[in-house]
Amino acid sequence: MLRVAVPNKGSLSESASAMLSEAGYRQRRDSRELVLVDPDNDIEFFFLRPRDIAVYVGAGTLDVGITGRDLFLDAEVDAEELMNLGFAKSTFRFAGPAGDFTAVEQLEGKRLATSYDGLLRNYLADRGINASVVRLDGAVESSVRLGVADAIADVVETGTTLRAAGMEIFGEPILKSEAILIGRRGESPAGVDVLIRRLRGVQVAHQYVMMDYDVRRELVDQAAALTPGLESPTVSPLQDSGWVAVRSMIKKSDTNRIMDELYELGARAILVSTIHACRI
Ligand SMILES: Nc1ncnc2c1ncn2[C@@H]1O[C@H](COP(=O)(O)OP(=O)(O)OP(=O)(O)O)[C@@H](O)[C@H]1O
Ligand SMILES: O=P(O)(O)OC[C@H]1O[C@H](OP(=O)(O)OP(=O)(O)O)[C@H](O)[C@@H]1O
Ligand SMILES: [Mg+2]
Repeated sequence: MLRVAVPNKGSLSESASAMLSEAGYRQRRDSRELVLVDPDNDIEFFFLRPRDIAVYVGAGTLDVGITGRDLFLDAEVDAEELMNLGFAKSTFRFAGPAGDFTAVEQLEGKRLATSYDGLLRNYLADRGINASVVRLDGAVESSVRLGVADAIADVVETGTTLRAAGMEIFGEPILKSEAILIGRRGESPAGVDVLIRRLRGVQVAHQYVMMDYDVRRELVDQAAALTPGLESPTVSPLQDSGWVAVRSMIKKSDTNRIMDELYELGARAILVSTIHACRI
């Protein structure tokens, strides 16, 4: 059985379980369940703290796991990123009291609070900056006001928490993070390929829609250029031989622009439908 680590709490947990359910795997009903076997899919899920998942995969006791890229790099384990999962997107960056800092070099000799000390120490070492690192579990934004640090390095999504604490970001982002699937370096245990293909299918079903329309036969090349699809659009004859029906997958975010352009070109009966599931 493939042994998969899934976040049991925090920002990653709900989306990770939702994605696995949509990919056709059993997921737990009760948040106190620690292990769940899905015999139909020959897979076993272990619900663990997001920060610990890289440790289990790195040690080789679990095959793959879902975690954040920031947590994975912070853990400094021997494992590799297998795919991006597209949720829990955030940046990891420096922030300080409004007006205090403009550049990373000003951190020399300062005290920096963070929950990601491994990640931060590596970043500072790479740039030759000497600063003391204060490791905190959370609510890092309060550390400067409470006098244990001069600046922080923390997860920023909307910036709301920073603003509320009277802090401002400075310097380039240290890291762009999102949820990822990790696995042991250079190994591909049985079932991993299927898991990855299923998760890709979920992503594509979210990102793409199916578009159908009718267009005059002489305009089909121009229309197909607007809707090239993944391989090539399906073109089918209609009863009226002057027209054809075209079917193609398009990016969901392009839907309205493409409908407008097709309509201008003379396409009619333009229909858009969601994709329930797919394998690409
Ligand atoms: N506001 C947020 N937006 C997007 N991603 C976030 C946010 N907060 C944390 N994350 C991401 O979630 C992961 C951390 O999950 P974790 O469960 O350890 O912390 P958490 O969500 O802050 O939960 P808690 O603080 O309750 O332990 C990291 O990958 C981090 O980048
Ligand atoms: O930019 P924002 O949209 O405000 O989101 C970022 C905040 O969200 C997370 O905090 P969380 O609520 O998990 O609390 P924590 O700091 O105790 O982990 C993260 O640690 C930041 O503090
Ligand atoms: Mg948090």
